[in-house]
Amino acid sequence: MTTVNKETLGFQAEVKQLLQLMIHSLYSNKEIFLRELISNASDASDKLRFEGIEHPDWYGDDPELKIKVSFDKAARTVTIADNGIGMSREEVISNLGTIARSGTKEFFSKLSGDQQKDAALIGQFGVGFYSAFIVADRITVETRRAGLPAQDGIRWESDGSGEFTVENVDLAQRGTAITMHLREGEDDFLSTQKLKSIIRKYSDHISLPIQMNKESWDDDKKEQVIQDEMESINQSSALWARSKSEITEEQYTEFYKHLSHDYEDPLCYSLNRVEGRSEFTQLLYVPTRAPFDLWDRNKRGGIKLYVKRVFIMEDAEQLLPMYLRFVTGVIDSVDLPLNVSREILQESRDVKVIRESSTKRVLSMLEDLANNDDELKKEKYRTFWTQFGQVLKEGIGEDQPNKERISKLLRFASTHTDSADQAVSLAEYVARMKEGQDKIYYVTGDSFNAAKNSPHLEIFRKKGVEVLLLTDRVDEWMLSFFTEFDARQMTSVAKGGLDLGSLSDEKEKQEHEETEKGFKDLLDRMKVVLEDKVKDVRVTFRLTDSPACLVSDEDELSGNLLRMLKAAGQQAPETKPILEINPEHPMLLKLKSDDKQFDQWTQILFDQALLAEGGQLNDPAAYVKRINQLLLA
Ligand SMILES: Nc1ncnc2c1ncn2[C@@H]1O[C@H](COP(=O)(O)OP(=O)(O)OP(=O)(O)O)[C@@H](O)[C@H]1O
Repeated sequence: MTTVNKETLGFQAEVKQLLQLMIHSLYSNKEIFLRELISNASDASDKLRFEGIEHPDWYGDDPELKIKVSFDKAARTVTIADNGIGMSREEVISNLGTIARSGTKEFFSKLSGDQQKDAALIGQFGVGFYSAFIVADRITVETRRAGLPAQDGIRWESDGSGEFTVENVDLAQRGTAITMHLREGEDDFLSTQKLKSIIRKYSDHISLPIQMNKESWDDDKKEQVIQDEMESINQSSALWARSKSEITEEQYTEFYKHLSHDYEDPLCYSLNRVEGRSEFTQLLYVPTRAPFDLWDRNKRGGIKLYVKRVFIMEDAEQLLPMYLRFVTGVIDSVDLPLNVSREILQESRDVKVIRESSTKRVLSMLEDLANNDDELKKEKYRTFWTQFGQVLKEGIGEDQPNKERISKLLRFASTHTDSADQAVSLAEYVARMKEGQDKIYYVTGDSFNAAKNSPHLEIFRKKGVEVLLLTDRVDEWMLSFFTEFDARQMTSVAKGGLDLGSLSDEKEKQEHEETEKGFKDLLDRMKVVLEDKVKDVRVTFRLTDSPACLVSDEDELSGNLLRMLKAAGQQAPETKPILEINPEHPMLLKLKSDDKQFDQWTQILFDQALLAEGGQLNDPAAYVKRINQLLLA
C-alpha cells in the first residue's frame, strides 16, 4: 500500500470543545456511538443510491449496499464499514475536522459548564461521528469516494486531542470504514453478543442489512470462534414500508432519533399509507423539545423525501408548510419521478396533495393530544404548546384553509387564572363568557406583567369579564389575520372606545353621558397642552384604579405593535394615540378644580399612561423634572 500527501491539520475550535464535552457528559450512554456511526453509514448509502441514478457505473462489481460491523480482539478495535458514497480528501477534511452546521455558534454560546444540562443540549445538537471518541482513544477512517480511482482513497486518523492527519492510500473498495481503537476498560465491545444487542436495540429500523461474522462453538478450542460467513443482524426493510402491526414503539422511537439526530423520544408520531389519486406513505413525528435552531430559517431537518424507497432529498420544505417546520419524518412517494428537483417539487400537483394530506395528519395528531381526557396526552399537549405554540400561531396567517382547526389548538394566558401559563383554549373562554358578553377580549403586551397589569383591564376585572393576555412576539401579527372565533369578534381592550356590548346597562350609559358633559371643558384644555402627542383626549369608564391610559384607534396599529416594529428596525407609520382619562380618579378631580400647574399635571398623566403600557418616554429627563417640581410644590 502506498501512502502519499500526508498532512497534519488542527480541528476547528468548536470540534475540540465538542469532543471534550461529549467524552465527559455522554459517558453514561457511551454505546450510542454505534447508533451514530451506523446512522452515518446508512445516510452514505442513501446518498449513493441517489447519486447512482445518474452514475450507475459507480456501483462497479459491488451493487449490494450494506453495513459491516466487526471487531478484532487482539488489536482491540471495532470497525464499522459501509460501501456507500465515501468521501474525497476535501470532504474528509471538512466533514471530520469542522462543524459546518447552521446554528453552531449559538449552540456553543448556550453551554453552561453544567454537565447534565450540557448533555441534554448536546443531544439536541446531534452527537454524530465524534461520539466514537467516547470509547476510542484513536480513530482511523479509510474512505474512497464512489467514482474515484483506488489511489484516491484517504486515511484520516486522530486521537481526538486537537489534530488529525490525512493521507492518500490505495483502497480497493469505495465507501468508508471507521476503526475505533478502544480506550482502556472498553473491552466489553469486543463481543459479538454485545454488538448485536446494541444494533438490535438502536438500529433495527435501518433499511439496509447490517452484517456481522457468524460465530459458532469450536469443540476443540472450547470457545466461540468467528467464521468468514456473514449474517444480517437487523430486519433491513424500510420501517415505514412495514405493516403497522409489526413495528414496535422502540423501533418508531429509534427511527426518529436516526432521522432527527434528536436525543429525546418524540412526543407523538403517525404512519399512514395514502392510496388513490396520489400514492405515498407518510411517517411524521412531533419532537418533544424545540431544537435550538427552531427560529433559524435555514435550519436543517424536517422531512426526508424518498421516491419508491430511494432517498431523494433532505429537508424537502415543500412537503409541509413553514409553520409546521418542527415536524420530522419521511415521505415516500410512488408518483414523483426519481430525478425530481426542488424546482419541480414547487410546481408538482402530487406535492400539493402530499402537503395537504401531511398538514392534516399533523393537525389531527395535535388534536388528539389537545382534546383527550387522558392525563398523559394532556400533559403532552402542554409540552407541545410550550415548545412549539409560537410557531403554530404562524399557521393562523399562513394556512387559511386550516385556520379554524389551528385556532382551536391555540392556548392563552388569561385573567381567569392570572398565571403566565398558556393553558386557556378559546372554547373554554367562550364557555365562560358572561351573560350578555358577545366578544372575546384580549390585551397585548411585551411582557406578561405588562399585559396582566395593564390599566385597560381594570373595568373587565371589576365586572368579572375574562381577558386573554397575549405576550408572544408573533401575537400581534397573528391577530391581524384572526378577527373572529366561533362568530365572536376578537376585540382588543386597548383599541377604540370601550365596547362592553350589552354588558353595560342603560342606566349606566346615561350616567356616563352626564359625566362626559361635565368634563368637556377639561378635555379641551388638555387637548391644547398635548396637541403634538395625542390625537384626542376623552373620558373613559374602563379604568378603576389608574388615572389615565392610552388607546389606539380601531383601524390603527396598537402601541405594542408599533414598538415591536421600531425595535425590529422597521418603518412604523407615525400615529398618535388617544389619551383616555378616568373621571373618578382623584388626580383628575383635582385637575378639574385646580388651575395651578395644569400643564405639568397633564403632561405627567400622558407620560405615566405611556409608561404603564410598557412604552418609552421621548424625554425622560423632562418627566423627572416635572415630577420633582410637583413633589416640592
Ligand atoms: N460513513 C460515512 N460515509 C460518508 N460520509 C460520512 C460518513 N460518516 C460521516 N460522514 C460525513 O461526515 C459528516 C459529519 O458526520 P457527523 O456524524 O459528525 O454529522 P452529521 O451526520 O452530519 O450530523 P449529526 O452530528 O447530527 O450526526 C456527515 O454529514 C457526512 O457528510
